[in-house]
Amino acid sequence: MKKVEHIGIAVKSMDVSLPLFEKLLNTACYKQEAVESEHVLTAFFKTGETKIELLEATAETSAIAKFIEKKGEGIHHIAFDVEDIEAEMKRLQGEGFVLLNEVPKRGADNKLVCFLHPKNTNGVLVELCQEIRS
Ligand SMILES: CC[C@@H](C(=O)O)C(=O)SCCNC(=O)CCNC(=O)[C@H](O)C(C)(C)COP(=O)(O)OP(=O)(O)OC[C@H]1O[C@@H](n2cnc3c(N)ncnc32)[C@H](O)[C@@H]1OP(=O)(O)O
Ligand SMILES: [Co+2]
Repeated sequence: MKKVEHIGIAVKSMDVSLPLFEKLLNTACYKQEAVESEHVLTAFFKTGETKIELLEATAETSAIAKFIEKKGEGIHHIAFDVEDIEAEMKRLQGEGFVLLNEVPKRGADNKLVCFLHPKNTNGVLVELCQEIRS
């Protein structure tokens, strides 16, 4: 794993949280993107080598809606940048971790992603990210 690619933060309202994080980080959001498959709206901020990803649910079935209902707003996941996501998924499966998707899926900001179940990672939802190279 090369670095922490982003930290995902679940928010109730992007309209409220986007300007708040712009003030907090003293930097403008560089990208907003809806990811229909995850039922989320995302907003990204660069913070040095890593990023902050705000996530607002766009449907009640979204993982973000369920998370906020149970735990409230806050840190939802940590994403790690990997060179070869399929090789990393295979390695982690071999180590006994539970993958939440069998094949990499399209994430936000030009990434292929895969999640690991938090029950096997000390309660931390982990995302693997590989940049899509064209
Ligand atoms: C925009 C795309 C992408 C990117 O490019 O960056 C994203 O970041 S998308 C982010 C949103 N998508 C996901 O989170 C997908 C992966 N998540 C899941 O598949 C599910 O959320 C889950 C982790 C399998 C949980 O779903 P489910 O079992 O249906 O929900 P429960 O509410 O019943 O939770 C079960 C259990 O897990 C605990 N939990 C849930 N979410 C988290 C979390 N983020 N961090 C830590 N723990 C989490 C939850 O509290 C339950 O625990 P117990 O109550 O102890 O059973
Ligand atoms: Co993410």
